[in-house]
Amino acid sequence: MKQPLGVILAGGQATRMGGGDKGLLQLGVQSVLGHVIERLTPQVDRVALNANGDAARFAGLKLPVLPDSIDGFAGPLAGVLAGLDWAAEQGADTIVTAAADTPFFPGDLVPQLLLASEGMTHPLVLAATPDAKRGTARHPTFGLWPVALRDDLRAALQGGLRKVVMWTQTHEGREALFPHEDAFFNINTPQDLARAQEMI
Ligand SMILES: Nc1nc2c(ncn2[C@@H]2O[C@H](COP(=O)(O)OP(=O)(O)OP(=O)(O)O)[C@@H](O)[C@H]2O)c(=O)[nH]1
Repeated sequence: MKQPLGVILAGGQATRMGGGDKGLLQLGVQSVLGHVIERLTPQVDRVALNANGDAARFAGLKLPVLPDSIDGFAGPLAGVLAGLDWAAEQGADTIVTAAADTPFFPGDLVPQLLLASEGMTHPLVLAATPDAKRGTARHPTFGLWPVALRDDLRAALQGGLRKVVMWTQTHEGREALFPHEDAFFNINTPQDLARAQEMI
C-alpha cells in the first residue's frame, strides 16, 4: 500500500470556544494547528487542511485548503469526504485524518492504523482508547480511510448520515487501540486550552 496522505479536519464551528478557529489559537510557541502539522507531517506523504470559509486565514501554513462539498455543517464526515476527493485527484489510495483541535495525538498514529488495517480490502480504521464504561472509545476524527469508498460516503452524507461510527460499522471498520486514555485530548473550551497550556 502507498503511504497515506494526511488531512487535518478544521471544518467545525467551535461553538464551545465562542466561534473562530480553534486551530489558530496560540499554544506555547505556536498555534494548536502548528502542533498538529508537526506531528502529522512525518507520518504521511503530504498534508492538506480541511476548512470552510475564507482560506486566506490559513495562508501562512502553506497547505492546500479543502472546503466541504456538502452543504451546511455536516460534521467531520464531510471533511473526510473532502479529503478523499483530494486524495483521488492526487492518485492516492488512502488518507489519515487528524483533528485540528488535538495537539498531542500519538507520534505512531499512522503506523498503528496501518497495522490494524492489515488484510482489509478497503482499509477503514478508527483510533480508540480504553474506556471504563464501554471498554474502548473510538475517536471519529482520527482514522484511516480508503479512497475506494468515497462515493459510498458521498451517498451516505447526501442521504443525511452524520455519525462517523455508524458509517464505519456499515463497512466493518476496525479500531486501533492506543493505551493512554488521554492520547486524543482535544481542545473544545477555554478551560481545555488552559489545561493544554499546562500539558506542554
Ligand atoms: N469538515 C467539517 N469538519 C467538522 C464539522 N464539524 C466539526 N468538524 C470537525 O470535527 C472535529 C470535531 O469537532 P467538534 O469538536 O465536535 O466540533 P467543533 O465545531 O470543532 O466544536 P463545537 O462547535 O464546540 O462542537 C474538529 O476537527 C472539527 O473541525 C463540519 O461541519 N465539517
